[in-house]
Amino acid sequence: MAAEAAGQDDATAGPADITEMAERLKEGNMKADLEASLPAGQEENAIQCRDVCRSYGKLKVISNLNLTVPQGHIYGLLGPSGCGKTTLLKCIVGTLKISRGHITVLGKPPAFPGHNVPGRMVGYMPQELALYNEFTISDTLIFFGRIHGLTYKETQTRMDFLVDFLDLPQKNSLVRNLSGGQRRRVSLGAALLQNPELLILDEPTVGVDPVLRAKIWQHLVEIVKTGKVSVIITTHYIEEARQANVVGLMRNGHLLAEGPPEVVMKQHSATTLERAFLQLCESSDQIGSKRGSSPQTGPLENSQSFESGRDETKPILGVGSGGAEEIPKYSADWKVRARHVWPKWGNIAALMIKTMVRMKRMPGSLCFQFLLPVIQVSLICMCVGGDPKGILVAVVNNDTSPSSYSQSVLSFLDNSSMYQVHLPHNDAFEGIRNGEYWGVIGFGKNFTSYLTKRMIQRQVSREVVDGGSVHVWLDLTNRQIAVMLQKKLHEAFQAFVENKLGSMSYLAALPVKFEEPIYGELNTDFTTFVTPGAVLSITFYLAVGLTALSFVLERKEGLLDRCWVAGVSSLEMMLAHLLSQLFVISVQIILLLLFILLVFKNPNEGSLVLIIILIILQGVTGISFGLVISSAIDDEQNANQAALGIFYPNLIISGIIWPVECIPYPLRYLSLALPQTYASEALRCIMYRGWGLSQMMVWRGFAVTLGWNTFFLILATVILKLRT
Ligand SMILES: Nc1ncnc2c1ncn2[C@@H]1O[C@H](COP(=O)(O)OP(=O)(O)OP(=O)(O)O)[C@@H](O)[C@H]1O
Repeated sequence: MAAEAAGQDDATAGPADITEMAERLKEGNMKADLEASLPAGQEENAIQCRDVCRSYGKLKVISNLNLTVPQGHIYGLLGPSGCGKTTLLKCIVGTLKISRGHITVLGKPPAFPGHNVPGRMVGYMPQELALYNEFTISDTLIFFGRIHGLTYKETQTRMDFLVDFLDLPQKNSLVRNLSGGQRRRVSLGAALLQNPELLILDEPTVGVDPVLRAKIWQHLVEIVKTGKVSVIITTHYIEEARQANVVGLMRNGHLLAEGPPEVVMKQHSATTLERAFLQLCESSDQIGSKRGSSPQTGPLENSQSFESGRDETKPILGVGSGGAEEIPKYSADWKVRARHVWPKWGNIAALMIKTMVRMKRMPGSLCFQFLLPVIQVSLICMCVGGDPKGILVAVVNNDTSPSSYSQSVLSFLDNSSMYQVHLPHNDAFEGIRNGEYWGVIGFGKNFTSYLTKRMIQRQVSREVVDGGSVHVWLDLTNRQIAVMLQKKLHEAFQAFVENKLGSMSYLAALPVKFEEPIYGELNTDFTTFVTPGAVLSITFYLAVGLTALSFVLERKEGLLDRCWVAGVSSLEMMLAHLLSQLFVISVQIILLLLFILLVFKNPNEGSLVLIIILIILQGVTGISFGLVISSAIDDEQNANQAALGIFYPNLIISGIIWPVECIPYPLRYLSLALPQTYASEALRCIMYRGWGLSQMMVWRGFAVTLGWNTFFLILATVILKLRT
């Protein structure tokens, strides 16, 4: 009864009265519990939060919060949904930065250089399941074992224990085939795997049956008994937290009370923790409404005193307090800092193996990834840049002379491209107006004789020149078809001149002569121009597609946070993604080149090594750009939009489908700065001119690509670091 009375009195006492309260609790045999909960010194506290504040934009989620998790204790963090528990845990593990205040975890601030937090000292189970669905239970534990630096044997021993203890299904069961509760247990297993000194568990018992819940709590109680392990755990089952050594009751971003569960209950004459918590909430609401502010926002907006004069941001029992303690200064020398940022190859290897295992589990998707560029480039080679086929052309031939030249000219026309329909004048023109024909080819009735006259007479009249010409009327609404018709007619006439006019042929030839080209072929087509740029842009965009969602999905599923807390740095994540995607794009590029060079017989005069390096570098640019999107954007839809949004503008102004020389200034300056403009030009120069790196147009393409790679990778690492 005395203890009860003491508790009631202390409902209005400030945290500074804690020692006095402990004295009074002695009579109720509570002192041992409370003393065990008191912070005897900084090094004896596993976690210490002082005046911690954290906001999401304008929403203040944690306000001047003080919390202490003593070493070797279980701390039950309780509170209604949305009160800021998960946010606080994220601040403690260092995945969220605090706006104000001070946190130490196992003696130092989280993410302090050389301190193993994040790292193997902490076992973190986020609220999300944070598991790879394509993994088996065994893959999952082996992956986290690798990151924590456990040997294979150590991982196997722990795995056997955890499978048995957590009542998990067969080790080779796929995570995606497990029930919600089973997945949660696997997630808990991953947090317990390396026997960490500090366990941070965000609702580990949700969806777990009561028997197993009791078993989990029993395990936690046992491991803290050694005094070396501390636990902070959130739960919605308030009553199960009675097994904790200390509970913190949180509401609206600050602690209403902190102390041993029995003390909290006694203080409120409650028989259950839930009842005590309700009473605390009610009194907090009453005070809030007396002050004329809403219970939700009041405590956060006004961190001044309750009616009793107590600072409401301090817990009622107040195991820890803010103001009086001196905050130590932490510093690390540059060598430790340098070692801290230097990537660990073990982590990179673990992440790469993870990606490979996931790929292996999705063979269909992997094959599709390998074949997609080949399919795309094949479609381009087959469908873009070739000559139109089966174009209908009306022919009006009034040249009736025997062995007429008009028939000869027509016989040289390419029949696969043009289909000739012989018609009278009026029908032909009606047909072209109705859209039935793309052109009308007309010969006058004296075509043969006038053409002969043009060749043999020194001076001929305009009428003879006109009558000895082939007349063509075109539908120019489709430029490509019109250009093809013009080209085919010129070729047919040239062939006619060379083959039918014998020694007089030079007289009828056009006075413009195209000699053997210096580079390329006389009959080069548009496909030849478009292929190098298309190869680069396909490689770039597939790489963007492969990576743009990688961090977005992993962040959403809590995997990014979990890996980060396990000690993986942003740089290591970035490098691991880059290296594993490099494998995919290397296979894609090999298949792509095989098809272009061997199947579609695209000309190549240059070094295959340079071609491969340039395409791989473009792939790396795509991966790096994808990583920027992935680091900066939180949801799939926006990430997809960002990736798709730049697709067309980049394709159009990079000079891939139409020469960059057609782009007006000042847009051309932008075009030249883009990753693919100079690179496409460099690839064309290598393939069609056989140039090497000594030529400016070639090395410039490599330099710009490398510049973009570096920029994107640094940007992605910085964004990821700022956001974790
Ligand atoms: N990324 C975010 N951006 C903006 N607001 C957020 C974000 N994450 C959480 N919040 C808001 O912060 C508040 C606290 O959220 P938090 O997840 O910390 O609560 P919680 O106590 O863990 O809730 P629960 O018990 O339901 O998990 C909520 O109002 C939530 O809407």
